[in-house]
Parts: sequence; C-alpha cells; structure tokens
Amino acid sequence: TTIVGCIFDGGVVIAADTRATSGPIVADKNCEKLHYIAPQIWCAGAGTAADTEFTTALISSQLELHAMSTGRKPRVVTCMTMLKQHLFRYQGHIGAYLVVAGVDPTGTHLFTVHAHGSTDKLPYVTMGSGSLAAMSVFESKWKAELTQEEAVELASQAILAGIWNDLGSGSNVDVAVITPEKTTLKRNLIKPNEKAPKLQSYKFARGTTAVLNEKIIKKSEIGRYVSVQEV
Ligand SMILES: CCOc1ccc(-c2cc(C(=O)Nc3ccc(S(=O)(=O)NC(C)=O)cc3)c3ccccc3n2)cc1
Repeated sequence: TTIVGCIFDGGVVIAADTRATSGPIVADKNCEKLHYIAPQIWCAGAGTAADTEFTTALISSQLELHAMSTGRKPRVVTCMTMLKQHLFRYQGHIGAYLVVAGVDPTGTHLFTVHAHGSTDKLPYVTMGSGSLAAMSVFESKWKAELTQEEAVELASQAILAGIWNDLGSGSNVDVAVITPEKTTLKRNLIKPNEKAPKLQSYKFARGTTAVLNEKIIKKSEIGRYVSVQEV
C-alpha cells in the first residue's frame, strides 16, 4: 500500500493506490483505501483492510455524535485524537496506519496516525509499504504554497512511485481533494495498468478436445461412478 497526503494553498489532498494483497497474492486490483469520516474529513488507510475500514467507520460515527452534541462542525484534530486513543488502547493489534486530512473552522489539517497510537502533524505525509518511494517524490518536488492542481499532480506522482517501485502497491491512483467549499473524490483518477486488448481470440473451437466416450446413466446409478458423501 502507498498512501499520501499533501496540504496546498486552500485545502488538502490525499491519495492512495488500489492494490490489496494477501501475502504475495493480489487479492483485489481496485480496492478503495480512501475512507469518508465527515463531509470535509477523509482518511487514507494502510495496513489490514478490515482494521482500516472498521476503525474509520467507528470514528466517523463517534465524530458525528460528538458534532451533534457540541452543535459544531467536526474538527480534524478531534478525529485524530479519537483514532489515536482507540489504536493506543489496542497496543498496535489493530493494524491501521492512517492519513487523516480535512478542513474545519480552525483551518486545513493533515495528520498521520500509526497503529500503536503515535501521530504526526505535517504539510506532507506518506505511509504504507510504498511510503519511502512516495516520500522520495515529496522530498524532491514539494514546495510551499502549492496550488490545488500542483498538489493533485504531486500526490499522484508520489502514489505512482509506490505503484512502480513497491510490490505491495499497484493498479490505479485514487485521489480526494478537500477544500472549504467542497470535497471531491476522484476514483481511479489515473489508470496506468489497464490491460491492453488481446491481439487475437484465444477461444478454442468446438471439438478441439476429442470426446473419447459418452455414457448416459440414471440418477440412481450415479453412486456407481461418483462417490457421493452424504452429510
Ligand atoms: C513498536 C512499533 O513501532 C513502529 C514505529 C513506526 C512504524 C511505522 C510504520 C509505517 C508504515 O506505514 N508501515 C506500514 C507498512 C506496510 C503497510 S501495508 O498496508 O502496505 N502492508 C501490510 C501488510 O500492512 C502498512 C503500514 C511508517 C510509514 C511511514 C513513516 C513511518 C512509519 N513508521 C511502525 C511501528
């Protein structure tokens, strides 16, 4: 997994690859790693898919209840604090590595939350197995006061660095852009690994495999030919 976040002049962008793995196997070629928390707070998740999905959904619910009881819009720092306290309580056994990003009445914010409960507040962040490849892009190309378009391009390039250089990352680039005015999810913004059409049809013609013999039997006689395990 490669997930990133980057603050720009007027908002924040987060992005993720879409490969889900189970050991060396690609379990899903187009999974979703950007999670909704609140209208202007989104989270990118790396680690155990079920843990990132359920942890973000739980905190999204708790944050909505908190906003209802305070009568105020939810704050990104509140989301981060709820996440870190939950993950710390489970001492790292919940495998969720999260990039928390959003806009609230206090401004634009970007945090990382690690599975053990540690957090960082930075202008750009990367996490997951492709985090070093992604960070190399930020360390070489990031500058202050990026425009939205520059930030989307930089974040996309950082994810592509993970896709090309980390076997745990792959397939497509998802991006979410959060500003005070609106939040835009750009699902599969870049699809650099689409399969090319086959050069020819590989369908076998009927009769390619010879039928050596054929026997039609009554259902009651199946037991003579196939051992059927009665449960
Ligand atoms: C007592 C434990 O102490 C720890 C201290 C630090 C970290 C840590 C982890 C990460 C990190 O993102 N690790 C990570 C890797 C792969 C996936 S994955 O989803 O691609 N694959 C699997 C199998 O989870 C997720 C997260 C990280 C990233 C960027 C900068 C710093 C970082 N630090 C972990 C443990």
